[in-house]
Amino acid sequence: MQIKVPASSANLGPGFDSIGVAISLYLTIDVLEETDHWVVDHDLGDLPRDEKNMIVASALKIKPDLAPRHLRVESDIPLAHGLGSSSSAIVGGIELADKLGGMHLAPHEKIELASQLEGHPDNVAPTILGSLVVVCKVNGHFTAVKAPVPPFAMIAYIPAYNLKTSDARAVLPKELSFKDAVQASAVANTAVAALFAQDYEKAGELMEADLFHERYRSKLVPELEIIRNVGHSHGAVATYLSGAGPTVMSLVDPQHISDFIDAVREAGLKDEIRRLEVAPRGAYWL
Ligand SMILES: Nc1ncnc2c1ncn2[C@@H]1O[C@H](COP(=O)(O)OP(=O)(O)O)[C@@H](O)[C@H]1O
Ligand SMILES: N[C@@H](CCOP(=O)(O)O)C(=O)O
Repeated sequence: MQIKVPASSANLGPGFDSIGVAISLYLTIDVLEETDHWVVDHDLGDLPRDEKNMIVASALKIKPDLAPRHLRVESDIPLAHGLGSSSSAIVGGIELADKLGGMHLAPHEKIELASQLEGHPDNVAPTILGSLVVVCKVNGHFTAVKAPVPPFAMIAYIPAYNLKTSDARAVLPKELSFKDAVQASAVANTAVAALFAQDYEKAGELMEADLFHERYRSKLVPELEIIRNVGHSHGAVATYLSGAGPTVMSLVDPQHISDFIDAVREAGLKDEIRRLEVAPRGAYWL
């Protein structure tokens, strides 16, 4: 048995903590034989190989009596790079608990559990549902709505350095004034309306007008402004900080991909560039 869990790219500009898109990088968990203690084989550096591994720890938080297994984990999601690796690990754990523990969780229950573990729903909701998702918590319950999939390539510029989500959240202000919060919400609301109307010219402009987080984080990720400027003259509809960064994501018209990538290189940015797509399907079993 195998679980495939997509990565995710959160925020899309002003959708801080409330919009995310599943993308075509995968965490793969092979569920092998029952054992007397949890064993996680992987090639992901220092991550734990026992029940402290985030996948297993997440499963045990929601199903403490789950029988131990041997797992083999592979992942092409870079860790601590703003592509939701922790959310994918948590969702993988929930899938384990759900199937092996016979829990029969509905998707909205998985979103609630995963959001409690992750602390925000914008990565876990698309990782569970697939595609582009807008999500919020009201009266203790999460409501998630799928949006149309934008018809663009997702071009990820993945800087070599790590940026832990907790560190990138630490630079955010504790409070926004009422006036600033109203303006930031107005931008976000109109961006969401444009995404649902599939008016990508307006959506792109508003995705680059975030007032919640990017202005505080851009000093941690100087590549954001450089790539955004390149995108304006080389076929990007929008460029935003993917999750907490440092990955910078650009939505690029398929016919301009080579031109865009060449221009990013000419701007002196030498780290990895991946051509990704929206993953239409959330976590699933094979
Ligand atoms: N496949 C995995 N197995 C176990 N733990 C993981 C896995 N992927 C990510 N993690 C955990 O999540 C952390 C990264 O989370 P975070 O800083 O939120 O960055 P990201 O943007 O990648 O989610 C890693 O340092 C590790 O502790
Ligand atoms: N809304 C969160 C999203 C964090 O995503 P990650 O992929 O960096 O974990 C934030 O911006 O802090």
